[in-house]
Amino acid sequence: MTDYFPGFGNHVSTEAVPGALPVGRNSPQRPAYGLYAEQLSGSAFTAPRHENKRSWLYRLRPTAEHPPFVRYQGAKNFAPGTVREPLAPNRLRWDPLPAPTAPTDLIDGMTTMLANRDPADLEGVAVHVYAANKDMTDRVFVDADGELLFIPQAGRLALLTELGRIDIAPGQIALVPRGVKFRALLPDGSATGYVAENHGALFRLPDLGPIGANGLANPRDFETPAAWFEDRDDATEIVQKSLGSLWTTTLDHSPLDVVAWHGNLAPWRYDLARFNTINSVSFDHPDPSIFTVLTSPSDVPGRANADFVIFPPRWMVAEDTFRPPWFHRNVMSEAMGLIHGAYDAKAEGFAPGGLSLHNLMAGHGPDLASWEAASNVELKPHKIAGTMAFMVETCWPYRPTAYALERAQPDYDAAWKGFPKAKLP
Ligand SMILES: O=C(O)Cc1cc(O)ccc1O
Ligand SMILES: [Fe+2]
Repeated sequence: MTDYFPGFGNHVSTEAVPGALPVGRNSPQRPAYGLYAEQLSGSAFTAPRHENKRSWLYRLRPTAEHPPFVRYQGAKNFAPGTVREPLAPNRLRWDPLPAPTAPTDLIDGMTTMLANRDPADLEGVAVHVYAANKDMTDRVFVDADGELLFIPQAGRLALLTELGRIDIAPGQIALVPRGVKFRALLPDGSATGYVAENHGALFRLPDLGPIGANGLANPRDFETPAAWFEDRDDATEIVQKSLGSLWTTTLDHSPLDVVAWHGNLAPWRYDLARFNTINSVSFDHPDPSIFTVLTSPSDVPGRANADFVIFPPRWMVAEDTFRPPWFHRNVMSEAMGLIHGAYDAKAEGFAPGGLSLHNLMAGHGPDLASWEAASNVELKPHKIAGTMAFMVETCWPYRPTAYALERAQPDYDAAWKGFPKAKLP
């Protein structure tokens, strides 16, 4: 049996039980085996064809059959809303979160650090970090507010979704579409990582322009799981994020009961090692857009609601060039994380599992030590190896949560202290 189908955004047909998938129609009068047909939309019905995303699910019971939701009382750090007081235009950075001491699954292990807009705007992005040490066994999570991009930092994740099972390890990413239920297992017993929650236009591959038909993240390297389901008539809690807050209800069965599905709205995984990195072979450090894996466009052409950008291993060969990221002020806002290794613009203080925020117009770039080293190094071909940093860049300035603001490193500004003054002739 196929475990995964290759390709980005393909139309997939898959059934875990032979004969479960209707042939030639979506909603037969009586689907096979008494299954329930259900359409899940990722775009408006009338979206242009190339942006139209939906899947048809054939399940043991309809999603519609559920008791009312009430407020979920756990996961106090997950989606608490951001600080509304005036936000100082300071650069912010965080150490990795402490490991949980009590048994904590992925839902309760989520901490929202940064967010912008309101999920109800259908625009914006939130950056969460997670630290968990317990499988989700008798409950599932579903996000009505957006798609979830998982970026593991330590420990594997098994995402058992309505549309199939996805296994990822650090260095791989996975996307769970808006509205798709899942539970997460931790094959290594614990896991930490990042989640970018995209409230806006669906993540897609960026246009390649003059790069041509191939390069960056190639469509064939994305993998969508085959249908998989569990037939469990045990109490199963659903925790749902909706309009910015968490809600709960309990079913008498697992909703991961989709026996067959077809369509082009589905979870996927991608190995960042497959990214075809393109860099300067002459001079100057290119704009980081050259490292875009996925983009969620806004309504303004070229101005992303969210870009997922990576800083992967690569050769640096540029001549007469300051090779690390330059000093800059950006009208876009930059949240950065580090999966492993060291980031070439920060000699100290940016640890794997950590996070930084350089909001719009914040002056930033290499710290003093990185600047000194790169200004004086002999410019031989040099391989940046053993590292993977990433950025969630957005046109909407981020606001931190109170939890994040209280825990920001107190001395981040010192990273840019002590630059010698230029000497004019
Ligand atoms: O600020 C950062 O470290 C991210 C970044 C990297 C880069 O190579 C160029 C610009 C940029 O914002
Ligand atoms: Fe930057």
